[in-house]
Amino acid sequence: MAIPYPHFISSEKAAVEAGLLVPSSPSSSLSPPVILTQDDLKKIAAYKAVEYVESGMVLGLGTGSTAKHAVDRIGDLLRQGKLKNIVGIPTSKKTHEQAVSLGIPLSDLDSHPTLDLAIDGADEVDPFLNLVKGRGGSLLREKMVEGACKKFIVIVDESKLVNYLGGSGLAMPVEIIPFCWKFTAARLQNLFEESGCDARLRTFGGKDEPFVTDNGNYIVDLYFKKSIGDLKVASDAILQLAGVVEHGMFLDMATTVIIAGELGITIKNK
Ligand SMILES: O=C(CO)[C@H](O)[C@H](O)COP(=O)(O)O
Repeated sequence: MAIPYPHFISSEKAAVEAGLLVPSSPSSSLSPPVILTQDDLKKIAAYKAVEYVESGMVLGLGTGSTAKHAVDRIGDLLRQGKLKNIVGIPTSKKTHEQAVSLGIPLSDLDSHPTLDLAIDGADEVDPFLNLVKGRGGSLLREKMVEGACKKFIVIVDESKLVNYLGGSGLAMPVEIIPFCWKFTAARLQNLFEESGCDARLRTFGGKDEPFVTDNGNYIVDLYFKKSIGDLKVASDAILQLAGVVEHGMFLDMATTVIIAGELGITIKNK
């Protein structure tokens, strides 16, 4: 997706530091509009979030194509000596590998049960800053790490904004144990029968092989035709099913959401 970017955002520091735009100049109104892709917008949101990082922080490192930009940026700032004494807590094996390759010192929740800040992407953000996460498959570790943070900054491009969770028509992931997964998937589907729920096992690479999470579990993706109603009620109902490990609704967890869009950056605080 390529988006013609309005000119005034060229004064945005995060976009300039991401190497995507040049700073505004008196003659800039004569320049042609810059074309930014969706990935550029993700990068701008990520760079903006990293402005909140301070030396000495214990940081939750998110997973996914947006969070990857934030982790890269933290690695760059450490290398340049602009950040010091950072401890990262990765939310997936993939982010762990990325952070190791960038030389970011890592730890875990056992050693650092309270984090200063986490930065991560999301699949959906509703007007109350509730989220759907886990289309990348890392929802359990993300929920553990991000639930242990004093501040949780979510970074998205504007395509992730929805009127209600499930409203994108895309997957709402639920991590389940592999044992009798069809039984658990059927129970999940029945739970949301009135919302026109379709529960599908996530498979790997378009084949029949189940996708396996970092925790050795499966993921069932729920697709809804209608709203699921009260989110807390839905959350409790899912978690009560034996066989369910965790779901991808992150309710009341984000403290800040940074949205990069066609009109620039919007920051929403809880
Ligand atoms: O929850 C996640 C992974 O489990 C991701 O944060 C979410 O899927 C968004 O990913 P992306 O930034 O690639 O759009």
